[in-house]
Amino acid sequence: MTGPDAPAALRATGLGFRYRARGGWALRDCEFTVPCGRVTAIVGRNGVGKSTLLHLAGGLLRARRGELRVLDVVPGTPEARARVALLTQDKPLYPRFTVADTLLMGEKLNTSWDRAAAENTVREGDIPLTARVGELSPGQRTRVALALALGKRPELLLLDEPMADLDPVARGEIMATLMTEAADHGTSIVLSSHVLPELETTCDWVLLLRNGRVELSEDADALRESHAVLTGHADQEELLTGPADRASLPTGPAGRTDTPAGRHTVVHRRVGVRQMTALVRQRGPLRGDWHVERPSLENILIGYLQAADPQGPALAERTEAAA
Ligand SMILES: Nc1ncnc2c1ncn2[C@@H]1O[C@H](COP(=O)(O)OP(=O)(O)OP(=O)(O)O)[C@@H](O)[C@H]1O
Repeated sequence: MTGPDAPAALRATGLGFRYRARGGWALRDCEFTVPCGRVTAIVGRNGVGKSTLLHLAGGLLRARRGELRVLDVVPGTPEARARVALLTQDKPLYPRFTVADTLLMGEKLNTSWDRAAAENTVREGDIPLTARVGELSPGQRTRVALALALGKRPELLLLDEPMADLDPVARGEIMATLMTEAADHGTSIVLSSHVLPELETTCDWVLLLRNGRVELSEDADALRESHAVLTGHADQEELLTGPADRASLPTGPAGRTDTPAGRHTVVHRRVGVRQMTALVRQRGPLRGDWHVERPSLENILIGYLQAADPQGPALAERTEAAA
C-alpha cells in the first residue's frame, strides 16, 4: 500500500524544533514520510539535526511546530513506547548492574520480550553475562544497549549512530543482526550514520538533512537510478542546465543548481581548466559528449553533503531570500 494513507514508520508535517524559546531552529519545515518495513539511513553533516529528529521520534523531545508521527501514533505515548525502541548515543544503562541484570530488567519492563534475541546479541560480542556494565568498553555497552532494544521486539527501531563505538568486525555483525531483524520480523529501522560505505548494501531508504531541513526522503534504488556522474569538457556545462541558469550557478567548487522542469539538476560539480565532473539528477536524455557512470549510493550522498555550504544558509534559503 502506498500513498498518504499508507502506514508510515515516520511522518512529519511542518515539523520544527528548537531547544530554547529564543534559540535557532534545530529542525524546521520538515515534511517527509518514511514507509514501514524499510531500513532508513538518516544522513547529514554534524549538527544538521539527526539526533534531534531521532529524539523527537523516540518521544524524548516534543515538536515545537507541526507534528511528527511514529507508526501513525504520537511519539512518547504508551502505545508508541510499546512499539518503538530508541537507542541514543549516550546509551543510558545502570553501571552497577551486570549484563544479566540488565537483560532481566528488559524482560520485566516489556510485556513482549525475546530473551534469545537479546542474549544472542550480547554473546555474539563475547560479553559475559556476569560482567558489570560499568566495566565494559563503550563498544560493548553499545551491544548491551542494542540487545535491550532488540529484545523488546519493537516494530520500529531508532538508532542514533549505533556504529560509532564499534570495531569493523562488530559493525558488520551488528548490521547483519539488524538486516536479519528487518527481514525476519518486518521491523522498520531508522539509523543515523556517518559511515556511508556501510549503508550501501543495508539501507533501502534515505533521509538526508541539510541545515535542519529534509533535502531527500527517497528510495535508495530510485536515487541510484536517477543520478549520474558525468565527466566531459567544461564548456558543456550549459547543456545540462541551460544558458538561463548558468549565471545563477555558484562560483565556488561546490554548489547545487536546481533547474527548470525537464532539465537536469546539478547536485555538485568540480570544474577544472578544461574538464568538469558533475553529479547530476537526470531528467530525460543528456545533450553533449559526456562519459557517464552510475554512482554508488555513497557517491550520491557525498555529492549532496559536499554541496552543502557550511558558511551560509541552504540553497532553499538563498532562493527564498531572493524571491
Ligand atoms: N541540548 C541542546 N541544547 C541546545 N542546542 C542543542 C542541543 N542539542 C543539539 N543542539 C543543537 O541542535 C542542532 C542539531 O543538533 P543534533 O545533535 O541534532 O545534530 P546531529 O546532526 O545529530 O549532529 P552530529 O552528526 O554531530 O551528531 C545543532 O545546532 C546543535 O548545536
